[in-house]
Amino acid sequence: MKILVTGGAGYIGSHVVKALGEEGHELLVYDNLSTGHDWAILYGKLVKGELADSRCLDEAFSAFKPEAVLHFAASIQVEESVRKPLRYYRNNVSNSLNLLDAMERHGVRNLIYSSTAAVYGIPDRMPADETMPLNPINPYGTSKVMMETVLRDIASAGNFRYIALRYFNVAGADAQSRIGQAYADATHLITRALKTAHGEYPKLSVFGTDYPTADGTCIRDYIHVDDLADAHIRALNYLVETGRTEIMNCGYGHGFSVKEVVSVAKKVTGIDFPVEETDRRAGDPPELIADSTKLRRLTGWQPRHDDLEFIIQTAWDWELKYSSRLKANL
Ligand SMILES: NC(=O)c1ccc[n+]([C@@H]2O[C@H](COP(=O)([O-])OP(=O)(O)OC[C@H]3O[C@@H](n4cnc5c(N)ncnc54)[C@H](O)[C@@H]3O)[C@@H](O)[C@H]2O)c1
Ligand SMILES: O=c1ccn([C@@H]2O[C@H](COP(=O)(O)OP(=O)(O)O[C@H]3O[C@H](CO)[C@@H](O)[C@H](O)[C@H]3O)[C@@H](O)[C@H]2O)c(=O)[nH]1
Repeated sequence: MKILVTGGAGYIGSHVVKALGEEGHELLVYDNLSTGHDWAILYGKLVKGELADSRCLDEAFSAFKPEAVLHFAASIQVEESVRKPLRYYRNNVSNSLNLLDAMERHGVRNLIYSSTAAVYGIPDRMPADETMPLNPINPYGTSKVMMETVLRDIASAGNFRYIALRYFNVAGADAQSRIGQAYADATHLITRALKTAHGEYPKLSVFGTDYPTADGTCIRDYIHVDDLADAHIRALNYLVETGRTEIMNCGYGHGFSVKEVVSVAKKVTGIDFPVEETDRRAGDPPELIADSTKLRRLTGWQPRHDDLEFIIQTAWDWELKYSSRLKANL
C-alpha cells in the first residue's frame, strides 16, 4: 500500500516505518522534525512539513496519493501539557483537524490514529478495557479524547474508517540499535534512568512515593516499541480487510512501579546511579494497565518482547550507541 505517515521521524513512528518498510509498503513520512530526525527514517521518503500547513499537506497528498494515513505527529508530554495546554490543543487537535481535512479533500478514508492510555484518567478497574469511561486528568489526555470524538463522528457520517490504538507506556528500541528515543531533553522514565546511569543527569527523581500502590510509586504497563509496531501492521490489515472502525488498547496487561523500573535499570546497566524521591509530578495517574484482549482477538497480535529486562536492555544498547554518535559529531 501507499501509506502517508505523519510523525514518522519520531520515536514510535520510525519503528512503525521500519516495520511497514520491511513488509514492502511504499511510504511517505510527513514530519516537521520538531522532535524527530531524518536519519530515523529507514524506509520511504520524507517531506519536511508542518501539519498546520494545508498547502504543504495538499502537495504531499497530490504527489504521493496515499491509500491510508498513520497519524503519529503530536505533542506527547503529560506534565508539559498541564503547564502549556494551548500548545497541546493546537498541535494535537487543531493540527489533526487540518490533516483530516486534507484526507477528505484527497479522498483518503483509512486512518490509524495514535491514542493513549491517558484517555482513561484514573480508571476504577484495572486492567482498563476499551469500554471504560474516558475521564482524562491532563490536557494531553483530553486532546486525545477530543480527537477520538471527532473521528467517531466523521466515521459515523460515512466514507471514513479508522482504528484508534490506545498505547500504554512505549519503551525500548530497535534490536539492532539503528533507532530509539532521541530527544534533546529526556522526560520518559526509562530513558531518563538510563541517561542518569550514563552520567548525563546527576540523579533520577522518583516523582511521588505516596500513591495508593504497593510501594507508593506509579505503575505503568511498558510495551516494547517493536511489539507496538507489529500491532500497527495488524491493525492496518484489519482495517483494510474488514473496513471496520475500532478502538484497541496496546499493552501487555501487567505493570511495573517506578521503583521496580529503577531496580531493573540498575541491573541491566550494572550502575548504581543516584536516585532521589521527590513530590508527585502534575497530571500523573497512579496506575495504568492495559486489557488488550480486543487487539489480540481481532488482529491475532501476540507480544514477542514482554520482558522488562529485554526492553531496558534494548533501550540501553541504543542509548550507548546514540550518545557515542552524538559525541563523534561534536
Ligand atoms: N511515547 C509513548 O509512550 C506514547 C504513549 C501513548 C501515545 N503516544 C502517541 O504516539 C505518537 C508518537 O509519539 P512518540 O513517542 O513517537 O513522540 P515523538 O515526539 O518522538 O514523535 C512525534 C513526531 O511528530 C512530529 N511532529 C510533531 N508535531 C508536528 C507537526 N505539527 N507537524 C509535523 N510533524 C510534527 C515530530 O517531529 C516527531 O517526529 C503521539 O501521537 C503520542 O501522543 C505515545
Ligand atoms: O524522571 C522521571 C520520569 C518519570 N517518572 C514517573 O514514571 C512514570 C512514567 O512516566 P513517563 O515515562 O514520563 O510516562 P507517562 O507520563 O506515563 O506518559 C507516557 O505514557 C502515556 C501512556 O500511559 C502516553 O500517553 C504519554 O505520551 C507517554 O509520555 C510516571 O509515574 C512518572 O511520574 C519518574 O518518577 N521520574
